[in-house]
Amino acid sequence: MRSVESTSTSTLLGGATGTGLTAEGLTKTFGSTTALNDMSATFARGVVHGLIGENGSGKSTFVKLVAGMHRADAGRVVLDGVPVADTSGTHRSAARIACVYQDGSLIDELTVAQNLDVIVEPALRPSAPDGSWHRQVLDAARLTDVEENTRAGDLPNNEKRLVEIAAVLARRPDVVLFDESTSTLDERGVEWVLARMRELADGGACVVFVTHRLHEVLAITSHVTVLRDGVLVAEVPTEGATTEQLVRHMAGREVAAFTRRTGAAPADAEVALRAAGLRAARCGPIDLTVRRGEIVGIGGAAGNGQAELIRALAGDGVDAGEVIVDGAPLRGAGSAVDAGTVFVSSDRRSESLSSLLSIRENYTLALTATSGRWWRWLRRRPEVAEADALADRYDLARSSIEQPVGTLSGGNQQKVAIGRMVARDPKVLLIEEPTEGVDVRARFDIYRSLVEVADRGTAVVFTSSDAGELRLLADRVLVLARGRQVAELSGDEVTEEAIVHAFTTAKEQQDARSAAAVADEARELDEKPEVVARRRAGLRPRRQLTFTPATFGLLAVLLVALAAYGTARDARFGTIDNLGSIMQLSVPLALAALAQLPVLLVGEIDASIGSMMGLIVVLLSFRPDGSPAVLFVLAVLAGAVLGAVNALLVVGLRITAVIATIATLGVYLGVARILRPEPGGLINNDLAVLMGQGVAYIPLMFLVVVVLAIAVDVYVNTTRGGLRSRAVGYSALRASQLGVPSSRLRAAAYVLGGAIAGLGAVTLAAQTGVGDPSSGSGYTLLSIAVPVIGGALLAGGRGSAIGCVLGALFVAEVQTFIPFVNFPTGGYLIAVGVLTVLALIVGSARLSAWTLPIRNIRRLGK
Ligand SMILES: Nc1ncnc2c1ncn2[C@@H]1O[C@H](COP(=O)(O)OP(=O)(O)OP(=O)(O)O)[C@@H](O)[C@H]1O
Repeated sequence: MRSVESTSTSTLLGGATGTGLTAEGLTKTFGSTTALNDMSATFARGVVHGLIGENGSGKSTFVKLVAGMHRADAGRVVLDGVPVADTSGTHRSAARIACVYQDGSLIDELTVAQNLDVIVEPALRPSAPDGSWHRQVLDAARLTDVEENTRAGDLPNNEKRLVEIAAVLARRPDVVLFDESTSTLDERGVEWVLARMRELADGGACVVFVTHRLHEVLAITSHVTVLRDGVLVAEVPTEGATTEQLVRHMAGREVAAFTRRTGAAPADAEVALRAAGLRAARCGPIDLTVRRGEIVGIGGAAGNGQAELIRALAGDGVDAGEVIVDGAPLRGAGSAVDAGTVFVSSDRRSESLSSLLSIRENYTLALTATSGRWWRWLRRRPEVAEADALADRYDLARSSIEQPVGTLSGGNQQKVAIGRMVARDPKVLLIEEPTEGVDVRARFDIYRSLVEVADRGTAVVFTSSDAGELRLLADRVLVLARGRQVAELSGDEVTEEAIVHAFTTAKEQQDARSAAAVADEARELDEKPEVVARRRAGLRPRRQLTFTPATFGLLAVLLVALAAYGTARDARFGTIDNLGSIMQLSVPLALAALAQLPVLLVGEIDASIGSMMGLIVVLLSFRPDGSPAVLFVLAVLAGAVLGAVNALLVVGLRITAVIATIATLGVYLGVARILRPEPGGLINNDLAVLMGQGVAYIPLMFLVVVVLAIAVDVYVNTTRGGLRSRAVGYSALRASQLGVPSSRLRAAAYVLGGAIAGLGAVTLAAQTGVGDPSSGSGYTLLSIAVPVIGGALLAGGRGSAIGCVLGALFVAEVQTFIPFVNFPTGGYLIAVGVLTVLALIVGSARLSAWTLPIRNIRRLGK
């Protein structure tokens, strides 16, 4: 079997020549912030370059300019003398420019294999005799325990990062930028990534390594480029350089080192936090006692239950045992906040901060969350002063205190996340990876503030993959291996060697024990040891569908139950003729829903589908003659043009989808009313005749719709294009980072939706018979409700065309049922509303993810 590593190396060795990557006068501003100022530098081939600088100095901006995620205000990026086109994904793919971004790019909702499918172009995939190239890529990154069908979001952070790096390497990149790629990894992971960097460089690639871990810079790079406030301030050869020199270049002055605190909390201090027999996924049972003023670190090889343990201490995901804060047992994450516990997650983008709120609002939210009444006015002046003081305390690189937190650099976001919680003086402070992505100076500031808060009596517990950090900061260190505590070190015992030794020896012993157990089980069951090992790791293959089968089941039951009930009430309801007319009625509805589906899949909503259909019906009423085929083509083309208008507004002009399409809803309706102020004109009768045709009582158009729906579902679930569209729906930003042309796919969804709406308009026109401008009005709500009833998620990424057809059938059935039982006709709209809500509840298999923003606020307090 050919290994991925050897493939990439040999190709590079054969191919790459040239001067490398050059930045020529690159400048990028964001409002009043100059993130990068006239940067000119060359990153030659064949060596690893370090790019360092304090938080907010412009490193990620440079990476994003090279990757095409930002457009430069001035200057250009040149590769081997050839300019790299601004924001052109294709050009970058062709030049094999790849990035591993600071905050990760994998789409959590997709499986590992699906993420690999999105990232690695078919032509670059390693050829595996049994077709298991995913396995090959994972094994090359020593990720033998990671199952291809696991949701990426279910992987521990370090494994997620390694999967991403393995995928990027599998693309055999010629230029690779690693932005803080080792910050979530333990020694073993770091060692693997650094070795790959060296291999890539040896093969002639251009490798740029952006990091705050200066010892890694000194270990792997041959040249270091230093940025300060967006300006290139130094380019130095690594040989002979020291950490102190690099820090001086970065800060522009001497930086006082942090020294470990000596007087730890007295042994008789009050107990603030106690865990007894605590179990959570992948960890436990753990017993732990932390006293007031104590700083306890949790270490071990990454992904050994540290993240689960710290969350369990915050009352999240506890399977068994109890956590007691100040003598009172916790009941869930909400009660932890009430008890004075605060938790800072390492996932700052979606968990620890409110990205759209300003720096000031993020601070105020944390500081006032547990005090005062909700009707109290915010007192602006003290609020600003407090926020300014906190920002200064951590030397936050910002344009103003009103800057949205999401636009701060990664490390500065971390400073806000920790600073605001430290300022609350909590009883217990739980922090996951406190200095991930933070520069040396800020790292020391964060250490000092944690020591200060501990000195004031807070019990601090933190996880860290960095043994050096555990040594510097913790009074006591618990080392975990496979979720169990394997060592407890305190005082002078806390050294990097002791920590690493504790988890490596424990792991070796456990590996030996579990390898023997796996071999025994495999022998007994006659299975491959790898299969047994993965099963024992609790990793079960899970197939990702674009719909929830439960929704289909519910719809099928409702369809049959209503048919049975209707027939029992009135035998005419169950006649073949009536069932045929229900199918007939469902056709325009199903097409309206199918028109919405592509837009929903990419995570947006088109509110104009109904009025688009109404306008096309009116247009058709001006052509009462001619061949139906021509009318079909014209309607589809008209729909595509109207869809393109929506695409222009939403994608081209970046207007929020709902707002843009509500505007076009009005415009399309207005144009239809101008063309036909009153219903009038005749629809070509041949269309009605065509609609009336059927095969064995099933209307012909209904069959066409079913075939179309099957084709759409097959496309969405089995092709790369379908997968890429769903990736955009889950996160357009991450999809772009993976190299997916998000904007193009979003635009295509609107155009395709318009074309399908055109088709729906023809069937609607055939049913109405006249050019009625309001004929499409009823479809505005239904075009959104029916896909949801059929299992689509408004959040994007999921939905089924067959579900749309089933949903439309059910809505048409309800609509037909109402007159049979003499209910008011509006009753069916109420039924549709109730069903939509029901479908949303059933369909949201990951309901917990939806409540995440609410849980974040709860973490801060009620
Ligand atoms: N989209 C944006 N909108 C506004 N300001 C931005 C945006 N992106 C970056 N900035 C600002 O540009 C500056 C440089 O940010 P950048 O992310 O490049 O820094 P960095 O050196 O990568 O920092 P870190 O080490 O913390 O990741 C920062 O002041 C940041 O606030």
